[in-house]
Amino acid sequence: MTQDELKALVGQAAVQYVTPDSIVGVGTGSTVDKFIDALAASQIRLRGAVSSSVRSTERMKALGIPVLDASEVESLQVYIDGADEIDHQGHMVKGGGAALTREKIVADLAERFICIADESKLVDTLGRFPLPVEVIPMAAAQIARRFKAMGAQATLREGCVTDNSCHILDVRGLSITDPAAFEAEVTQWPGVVTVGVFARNKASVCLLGTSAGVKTLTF
Ligand SMILES: O=C(CO)[C@H](O)[C@H](O)COP(=O)(O)O
Repeated sequence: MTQDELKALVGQAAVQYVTPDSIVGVGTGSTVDKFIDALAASQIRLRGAVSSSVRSTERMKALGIPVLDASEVESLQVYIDGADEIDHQGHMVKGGGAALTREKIVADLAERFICIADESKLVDTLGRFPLPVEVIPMAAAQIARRFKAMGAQATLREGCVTDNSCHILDVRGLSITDPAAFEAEVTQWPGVVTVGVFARNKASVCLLGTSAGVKTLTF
């Protein structure tokens, strides 16, 4: 199966986690696009969806899925999103699509994070994928120096302005052996808006697309 077919498989599988008449949290990316398409095709009646990006909002609206603002919602049963990496404990690296801040905000509203990913995303240790960090533009150089002091290399993502009018640093050369401690440390650096390690908001379930079908990992 191609990677695209594996994404479609897990996008479809995630629909079973959506309860009729509920409000669902929806992430961002090519795997989530497959989920949105499958959700629209399922004809499940929803109170609405809370979206993590302009991209997902536009796709859902075009397919007739009502979109609610995060501030209108106190809690969500589930948040469904992809990942750039996921480890065997459910910690993730996210933000390849630059939507990490809103993704973490919506994930934080949810009781359960359902991660949908193809098998190439499963890793033993986070850090192979360049770690996205959303930053206030005037702090980018100082934050890059802090990563350099850790032995890593941060580069500004060319031409990328986030939905929050901020910039993204992509950080190479990390081996994140303690995701919770790493997230807590980097989050408090001045000028960091969001670090793309999701440890506090880690996955509860991962639907992993494999050539043998969908494998369900629970954490
Ligand atoms: O974090 C994300 C966007 O900010 C995505 O979930 C992540 O990049 C995976 O994307 P895709 O499903 O296209 O592989």
